[in-house]
Amino acid sequence: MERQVLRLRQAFRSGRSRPLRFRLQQLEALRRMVQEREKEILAAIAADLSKSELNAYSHEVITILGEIDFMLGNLPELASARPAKKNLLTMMDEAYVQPEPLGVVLIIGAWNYPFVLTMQPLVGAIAAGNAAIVKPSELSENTAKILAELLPQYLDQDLYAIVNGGIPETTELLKQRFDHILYTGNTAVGKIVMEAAAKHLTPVTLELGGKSPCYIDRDCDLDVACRRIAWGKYMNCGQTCIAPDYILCEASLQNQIVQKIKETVKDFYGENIKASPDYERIINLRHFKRLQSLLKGQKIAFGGEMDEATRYLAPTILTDVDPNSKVMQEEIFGPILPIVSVKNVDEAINFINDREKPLALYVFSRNNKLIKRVIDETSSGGVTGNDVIMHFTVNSLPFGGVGASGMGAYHGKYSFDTFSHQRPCLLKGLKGESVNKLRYPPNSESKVSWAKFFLLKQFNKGRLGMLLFVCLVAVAAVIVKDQL
Ligand SMILES: NC(=O)c1ccc[n+]([C@@H]2O[C@H](COP(=O)([O-])OP(=O)(O)OC[C@H]3O[C@@H](n4cnc5c(N)ncnc54)[C@H](O)[C@@H]3O)[C@@H](O)[C@H]2O)c1
Ligand SMILES: CCCCCCCCCCCCCCCC=O
Repeated sequence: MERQVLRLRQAFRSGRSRPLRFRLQQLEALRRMVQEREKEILAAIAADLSKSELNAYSHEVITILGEIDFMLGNLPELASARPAKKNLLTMMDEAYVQPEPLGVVLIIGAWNYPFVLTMQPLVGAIAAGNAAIVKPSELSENTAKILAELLPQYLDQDLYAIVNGGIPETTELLKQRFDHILYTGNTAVGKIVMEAAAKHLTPVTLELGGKSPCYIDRDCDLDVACRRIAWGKYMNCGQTCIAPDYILCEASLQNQIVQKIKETVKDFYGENIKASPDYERIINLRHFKRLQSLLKGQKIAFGGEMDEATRYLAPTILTDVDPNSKVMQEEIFGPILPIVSVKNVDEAINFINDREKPLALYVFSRNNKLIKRVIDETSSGGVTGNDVIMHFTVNSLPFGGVGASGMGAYHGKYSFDTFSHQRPCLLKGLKGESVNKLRYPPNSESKVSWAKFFLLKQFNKGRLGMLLFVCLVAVAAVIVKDQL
């Protein structure tokens, strides 16, 4: 591992990853990889997640192509120096912020969207001019394998590397010094990553998870709300970081919600859900059994069917759920949708605020003021009003968590900024030394007064008069000079 990181650091030190032309060329090569090897990529994702290739495309590949296109179109602007506002003391100088690459970055991906969660950060790392190591999840082994096979064929092998493996390999990697780590995964491992990074003072972006609440107001189009919730909840068999984890609503709405979600599931997946190419499976037996245990003692209003051999778990709804039950104590990350009753929006807000800050928050209502109130009185990584998941698809919105659901953000320009150092630059000339006497010792009341004037724009009449006089003299001198 050490040798691998050293090799990338030497390649970064060569400066090869910094020129804009090089970065664009690497991003174009990555786009070519996605297009030319689409079938193999889709097959790998499909095998990992028991997913149709159509869903693999719309859930993952399309996002990466969109991200690359964004960077190809915006990188010249993102990477350019940004002029900065000056003060009176530096009025004659050049002040700007120069984005610069951090160095060698580490990207650790998760299994549930194995292509997006490794390639989307990589796009940002390349765009910002870094070298990068990508460590895909060992649970999505087919995607991990195809990435290790394809990336070296398209990208600069000295600057971008794939390291495959599980906990031992990742633990070894985390002993190395990186200039930024973007980790995607569960909160417990997020703490391990942060602890390892702290040893090198390495900044981290932690893309974690949590229980994303979905409040349904009584003033709402339940048909639309339930259709959208069902889509986001049961996509990828519920294994989505920002899936609506549970519903909060008044008890009187519960039965309608169950019925409408039931109808939607039939629309989406047909009578025989198990045979639907659009309904995925649970990633492994460990998660299957974990989800099975969440059903114990619960009132199953819909679904609940399961087949351990194929790790099939039907779209499931639980009603009258006790907030203290197991299913409400951990991120579900599966196709189980508990409904918890609250008396009103006040109680819903308190319910949300009594728990860890979630990665996403969803509110369904015809009353926009109510939606804004819930947003104003709660906190979450992100929000979608009257829908679910879709804020993830808008790359002008930073995607990330807050509190236990994560720190930092990426997507679009936010990926570029995450993998850049915003370097402040002030370039002065060697003339005008007389003004500098104001900051040189010995200090004095007068110098402090001038400093207040120049830096705090605190005018006193005497200073202002003197300044105006000096300006008038300068103007007069120019006029006289012109007349001669
Ligand atoms: N915020 C996001 O963008 C996002 C996206 C996807 C998933 N998630 C969250 O991730 C979680 C699901 O992912 P997961 O954790 O099951 O994925 P996972 O098991 O794939 O683990 C994630 C990564 O951490 C590594 N890892 C696991 N245990 C480790 C250890 N002890 N030491 C070092 N590295 C270790 C794995 O090798 C993998 O690369 C959920 O909480 C979900 O909400 C968040
Ligand atoms: C024609 C409309 C197509 C809309 C496609 C929407 C795709 C949503 C993809 C969601 C991916 C979510 C990944 C979240 C990462 C955490 O698990």
